[in-house]
Amino acid sequence: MSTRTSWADLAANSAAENATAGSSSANNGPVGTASAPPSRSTYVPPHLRNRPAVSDAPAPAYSGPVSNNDRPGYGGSRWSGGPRNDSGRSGYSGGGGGGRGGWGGGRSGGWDRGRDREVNPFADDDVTAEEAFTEQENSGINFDAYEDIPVETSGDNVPPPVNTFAEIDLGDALNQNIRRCKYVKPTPVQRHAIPISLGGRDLMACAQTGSGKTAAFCFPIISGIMRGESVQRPPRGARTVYPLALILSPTRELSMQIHEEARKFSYQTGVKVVVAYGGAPIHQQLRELERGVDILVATPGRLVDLLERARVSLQMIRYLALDEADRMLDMGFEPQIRKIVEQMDMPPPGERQTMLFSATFPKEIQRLASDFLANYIFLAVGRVGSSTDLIVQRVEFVHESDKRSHLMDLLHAQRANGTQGKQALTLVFVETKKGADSLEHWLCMNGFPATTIHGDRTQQN
Ligand SMILES: Nc1ncnc2c1ncn2[C@@H]1O[C@H](COP(=O)(O)OP(=O)(O)OP(=O)(O)O)[C@@H](O)[C@H]1O
Repeated sequence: MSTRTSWADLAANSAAENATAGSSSANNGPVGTASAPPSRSTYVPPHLRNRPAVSDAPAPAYSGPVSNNDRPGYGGSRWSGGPRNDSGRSGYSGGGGGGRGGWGGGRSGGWDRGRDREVNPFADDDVTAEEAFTEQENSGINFDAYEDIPVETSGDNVPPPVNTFAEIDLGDALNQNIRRCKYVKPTPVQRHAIPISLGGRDLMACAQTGSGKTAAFCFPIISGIMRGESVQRPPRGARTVYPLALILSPTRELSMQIHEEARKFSYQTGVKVVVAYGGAPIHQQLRELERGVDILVATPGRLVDLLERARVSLQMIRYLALDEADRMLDMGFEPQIRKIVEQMDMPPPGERQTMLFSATFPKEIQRLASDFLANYIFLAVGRVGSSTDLIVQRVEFVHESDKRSHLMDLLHAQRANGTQGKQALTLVFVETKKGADSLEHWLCMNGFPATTIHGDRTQQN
């Protein structure tokens, strides 16, 4: 069965074909329980977003029941709308600001591991939850453009999309964090994906980068963990941890970004998020894991390492999300991904809930979908595999020696045109660190303040 949104007729394109392809292989049996690019005029780069004029007032401390830290295993009762408080894992003693939970003196960064206290990830933000509703502009998302984005869904009994977050029962704590994030209304992928996942269905979603995928898979996971029955985690080894959700992503940067967002979404919910990625010492990550983990965000290579060391078990996984799956395959991660999902101790499709996100839907991803998902719903937001209509791409050939003067012409033209009084931002990719430093200096000298970001430093002028 295929349903179309009223304006999806615009999409007489590959999305429709792919949607059909997705549904044709969607018959693997029952499941268990549970783009629009930034607006040019409103875009604020991540490092400048939400800079404080005034610090966000601390959220009221959780006044629900006190944490129940008996472990191993969960000891709490079914979630009843407040933050979950059954910690139940080795070293984990947070719990929604109740009991020992609390504020970490305005530091950002999730849990203050040393004292097992949760620190406020919104500490650097400048707007209170109430003000957030008037601050749509800060989101960096052009919601007007969404009206033109084609959406396709296919599969059995597709839950209807929602138009507001209020229509979804995500729980008070998560709703509060959505307000703190200044999300006023859901993006198209969120409108469709969240009800599907909350309905306990597996999901294959094609959506472009920047479409709000992170919240689309994090909200149902966090909400599901908060509502979930207490789980008894088996005593495999004192140092083995048993996450309930796994989010796989291709790169260290994306994993860090997802972790950062997920920590905000799960603030004061008692749900703990830990990240593990390659290219960084493993010992620090092991220490973080030992303090307990509900949601593990990981790159495939590092996770295989952790599994082989028996420091992580996937036995208790209830939610699996794969972000940018096509990119993971392009990077050669298929063997690691298959090992993680199919050859370790993770519950099979149908016993866990799986969400597979990809910008494109080639044969390899279709195979992953039919191997990893059960009775899934296919969702395509935007034209699958295409670039967005809101970005004009132009290739210009210039002589090596003319590059800088050409760049200067472009910058002057941009300053002169179409910025409507707002500061226009330009991203310039440079081959080497030295070249980046030199270009930054040259741009500043020519009246264009620049910031250089590279491996050795991040500097703002
Ligand atoms: N409903 C919303 N309202 C306002 N802003 C939002 C909303 N959803 C997401 N955003 C913001 O939009 C930006 C892009 O979202 P996000 O990073 O989740 O996209 P993505 O599709 O996961 O992109 P990527 O592929 O880069 O991870 C982020 O800054 C996020 O905080």
